[in-house]
Amino acid sequence: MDKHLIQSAPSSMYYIPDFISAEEEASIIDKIPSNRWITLSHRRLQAVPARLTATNTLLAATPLPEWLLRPMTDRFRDLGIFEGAPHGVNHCLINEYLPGQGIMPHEDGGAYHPVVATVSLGGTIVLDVTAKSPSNAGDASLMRWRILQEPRSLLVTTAAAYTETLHGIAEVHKDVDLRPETVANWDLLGDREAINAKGNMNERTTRISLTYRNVLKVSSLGNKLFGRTK
Ligand SMILES: O=C(O)CCC(=O)C(=O)O
Ligand SMILES: [Fe+2]
Repeated sequence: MDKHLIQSAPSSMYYIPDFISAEEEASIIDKIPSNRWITLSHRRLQAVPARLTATNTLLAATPLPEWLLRPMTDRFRDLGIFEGAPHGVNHCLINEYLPGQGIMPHEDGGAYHPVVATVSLGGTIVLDVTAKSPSNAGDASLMRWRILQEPRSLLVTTAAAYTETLHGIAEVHKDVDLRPETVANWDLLGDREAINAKGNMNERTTRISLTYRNVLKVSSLGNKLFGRTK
């Protein structure tokens, strides 16, 4: 994993371009159920296998479907990404963003083991990462990072990057001023030429993200019915 480390980002983010093939990408997009979207004001979302309860518990009646697991989880295992996660990958949020849509800065929080693996499908987007607490350096550039997420890429956020930063996506139609000095993972990108060719700009198209996680509190429905706790 070391060669995928984003050097200038907060210590523990990894970027891998072309993590899946174009065929795999198309096949996954094809299998996302069209009738399970939850429409929010600025994006739509599916929680698989289910949304968490008010106490951040996953009532895991069913495992993640094969089309979401393959080929991702074998590759996660090869890279050791969810090593140490008590339940392995047991949850995936699917987000869809149209041009002009985004997500407010937030942290994913304590419901999950502090590792998120994000596979991007469709369009390219900039993820804005900001430090939660001001650093004493007082230099804003040390507290904000822009991560360009290309289609078919994997972004892994762990450890301090997970616990000490917020992440969000601006509601814009174009991501501008994309260059080595402003994009933290510039050297790791799969296709810098595509950005250069458009004048250091990315025109948003529909992007879908698959964010794989390990929910820490799991209660199987069967156990609940029979009054056993886990
Ligand atoms: O779409 C993304 O890359 C980020 C999604 C996200 O932050 C979330 O679902 O918590
Ligand atoms: Fe998030």
